[in-house]
Amino acid sequence: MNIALIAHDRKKDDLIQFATAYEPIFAQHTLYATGTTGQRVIDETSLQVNRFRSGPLGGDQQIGAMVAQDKMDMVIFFRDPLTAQPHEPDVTALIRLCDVYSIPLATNMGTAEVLLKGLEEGFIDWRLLGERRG
Ligand SMILES: O=C(CO)COP(=O)(O)O
Repeated sequence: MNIALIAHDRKKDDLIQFATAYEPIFAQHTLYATGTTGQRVIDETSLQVNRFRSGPLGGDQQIGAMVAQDKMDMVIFFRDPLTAQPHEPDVTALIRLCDVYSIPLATNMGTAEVLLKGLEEGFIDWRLLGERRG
């Protein structure tokens, strides 16, 4: 599965904690991330991550493009609901695309835990059915 990891600045520590806790599961998948988040995951875990641009510089849009191309299977996006983001339209656009394409999306750690447990149990293996990717 292709999984995106994204966190706003005040949620990055939470994401690192989460990635560390679920490292054995994440290690079985292909990870993508926005720039700064991805660098922190690389530096602070043993996971390999494909990094896009930083969020404010277009990283959310790059991940959104993968969603639109049916190349992203899960998005874990720890949003900061208490801080205004200069690229709020990009954030909204990514979340919208996940809804357009029914991509499992977690915007907080509680939901992310459920998604990871579902991933482990094979609940989203349906994503691998049929012809897709290219
Ligand atoms: O801003 C972000 C998501 O909207 C995250 O970007 P960074 O991972 O580059 O900080």
